[in-house]
Amino acid sequence: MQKDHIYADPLGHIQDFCFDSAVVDVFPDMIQRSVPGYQTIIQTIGKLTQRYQQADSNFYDLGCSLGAATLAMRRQITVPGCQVIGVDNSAAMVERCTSHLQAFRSDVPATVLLADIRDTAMENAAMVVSNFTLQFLAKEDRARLIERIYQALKPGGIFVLSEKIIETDQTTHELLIDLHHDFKRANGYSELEISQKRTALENVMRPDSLVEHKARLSAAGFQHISLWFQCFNFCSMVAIKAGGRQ
Ligand SMILES: Nc1ncnc2c1ncn2[C@@H]1O[C@H](C[S@+](CC[C@H]([NH3+])C(=O)[O-])CC(=O)[O-])[C@@H](O)[C@H]1O
Ligand SMILES: O=C(O)C(=O)Cc1ccccc1
Repeated sequence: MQKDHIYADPLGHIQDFCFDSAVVDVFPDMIQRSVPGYQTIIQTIGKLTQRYQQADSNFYDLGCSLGAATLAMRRQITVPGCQVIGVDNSAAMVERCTSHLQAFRSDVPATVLLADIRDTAMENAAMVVSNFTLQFLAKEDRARLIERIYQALKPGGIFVLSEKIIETDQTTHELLIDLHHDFKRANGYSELEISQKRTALENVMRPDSLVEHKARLSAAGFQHISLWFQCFNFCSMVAIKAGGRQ
């Protein structure tokens, strides 16, 4: 695995973070060392697939990057007539993801689409995953996407939403950010790497609070909403559409 040194040297001008080929090359290392609980979340997406799979359904991975969640879902599907669809709007990610998926044998078809998740048609879904992707959309586009996910799900279908979050309390907000920075330091990132990446993300990644997420999920129609994981300012939620096996 190639190590992430993208922000190791001082940059005169720090450009907005983007998922280009330099990021693609180091992405598995970057996400592993930057997101507390990433591996647990990917494993749990697999466990949720075992439980929530329904025959003859689609499984969507929105902002699939290199397909970690796509693969986690595909590995666990045992019912007939299913397919996994990964979507990402970074050409570099989609290219690498496609070749990565081909390296694993499976009877379940998986497709990777180069598209914006705001324009991708979704239907007949047993499961939709947005693993740290919604936070990159413009705030005004988020509610419509969540509504479209709700509409695309079958009764009893599940949406897994993982996000970086902000606290509404300023004191604990700063504490959780500090603890995240400690986590990055412990994973070998320098002060310069931490601060330059923070600047690069400022304009492109705008986290919501848990209250905002839950209100949006509820407004879209989800009847069962829970936070199932949180470590510092990173979390994952499940939202289930009523019906089916409920
Ligand atoms: N509008 C958009 N349309 C499509 N893709 C988008 C859009 N905006 C951003 N992306 C894509 O969303 C992904 C976010 S990374 C997801 C990790 C992955 N889920 C994982 O489980 O490893 C999260 C992170 O790096 O913090 C990138 O690949 C973007 O190109
Ligand atoms: O690195 C960070 O501070 C993050 O918030 C997580 C992250 C991980 C990978 C790409 C972009 C953001």
